[in-house]
Amino acid sequence: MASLRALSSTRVATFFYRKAPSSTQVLASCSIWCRRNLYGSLRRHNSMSAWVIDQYGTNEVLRVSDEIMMPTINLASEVLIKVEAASLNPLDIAMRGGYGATLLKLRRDPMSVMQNDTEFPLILGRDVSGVVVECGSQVTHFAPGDEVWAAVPPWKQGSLAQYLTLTEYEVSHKPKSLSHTEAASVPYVATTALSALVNAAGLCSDNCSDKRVLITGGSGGVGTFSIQLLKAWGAHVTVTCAGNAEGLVRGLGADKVVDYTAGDVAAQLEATEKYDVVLDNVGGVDTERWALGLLRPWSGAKYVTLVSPLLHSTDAAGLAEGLARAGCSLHSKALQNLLSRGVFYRWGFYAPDGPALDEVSALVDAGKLLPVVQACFPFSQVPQAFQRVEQGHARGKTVISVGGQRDPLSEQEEGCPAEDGDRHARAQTAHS
Ligand SMILES: NC(=O)C1=CN([C@@H]2O[C@H](COP(=O)(O)OP(=O)(O)OC[C@H]3O[C@@H](n4cnc5c(N)ncnc54)[C@H](OP(=O)(O)O)[C@@H]3O)[C@@H](O)[C@H]2O)C=CC1
Repeated sequence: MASLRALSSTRVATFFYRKAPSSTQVLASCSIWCRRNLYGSLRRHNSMSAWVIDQYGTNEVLRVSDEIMMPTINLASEVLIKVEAASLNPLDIAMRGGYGATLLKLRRDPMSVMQNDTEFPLILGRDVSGVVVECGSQVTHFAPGDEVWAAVPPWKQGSLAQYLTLTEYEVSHKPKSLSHTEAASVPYVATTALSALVNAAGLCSDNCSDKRVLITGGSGGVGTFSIQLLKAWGAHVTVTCAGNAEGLVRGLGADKVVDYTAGDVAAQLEATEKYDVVLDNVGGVDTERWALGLLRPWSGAKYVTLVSPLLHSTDAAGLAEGLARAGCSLHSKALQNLLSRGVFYRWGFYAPDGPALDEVSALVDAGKLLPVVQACFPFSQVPQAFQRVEQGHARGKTVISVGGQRDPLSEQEEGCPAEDGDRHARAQTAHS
């Protein structure tokens, strides 16, 4: 009864926002009513399918279950999303092994952690493309039936499940031109790239036309997105990647490509003009050293690395000491680089940002950004998808079709889209 009451109050709220309905809206309302009522019957069962882990470890800890508690809307600003597709990031592999557990525990929903005194069963998966099925009373931008995409914060239950809840701020309307499986390849890398390029490096669509940007590790998820975004903003983009990824990154718009497997990458880059921004997706002491040396000195140039020691540090040394160590390391490097050559040293992090995804959505629908899907797995093969990502050598993203499984709400099965060859071909054609 409690859940039916919750459904009714949301339905009333949604109804009063509507004006005189058109025939399309009437049809949409019918569809929403069906979803709601079918959803109500599902909620009575109170459980859903999800891939979970009950302890940290290797791929063996992944387990699929039909008995995972359905998420519910606990805040007025939350939306409940039916997941159609998810994707994997290197972070999922790391989190499966316990990476970040110390710091992430702090930000997890205190209610759910207190109930079990543990983060388990933990659902991984940081990207979602799906359909809104229920909205909290203060949600204004979304309604049941809306197709949405989002990057799921690592401190929340993930998208390798039939349903999840997010706040309205974290969610955005999915680009109309993409299927769910294509859309699921974008949000986490997009919000990470935007956070790094905009917040840490100070770039935006209005100030890039005279900027030279170097992207290390340009063939992966963040790299393939960043190349396209920076080209859409008018920057000159140089990319480091393996020789066999050159066609891909050039197809996405890279102006210059350096093959790091063909000799000393720093020596190859030293012959080029200096850079205003380096986005480092590779990390490591060596890369950091030569990349900083390629920045235009005394010009406010910025080095932003996505590979920071913060979470490793708190995992290894505990919260207080780990944060202190990481903070000291960041401040000493930042100071040293500022004083010795006038360049800024920064760490970039993913940040939840639905409004930023709205802008990405517009660029996608304008044909300026393409999803780069390397492989697509059905929901039943999540462990194989983890293996695929764990092997490395990503060329874009590995996606999981969640809606393709049998679901009480839908008899439809969505197939996986084209595999790497086709997707790369599409990316290259569109940008050539
Ligand atoms: N701080 C944060 O909040 C976030 C951090 N990250 C981190 O950023 C990094 C990039 O993420 P993502 O793009 O998703 O990772 P991917 O695994 O998708 O891509 C990494 C790419 O780098 C290439 N690569 C590996 N070594 C080198 C090298 N020495 N020089 C040039 N290219 C290389 C790989 O291909 P190949 O090996 O074939 O060359 C692969 O294409 C990861 O370390 C990730 O953990 C990502 C998101 C958020």
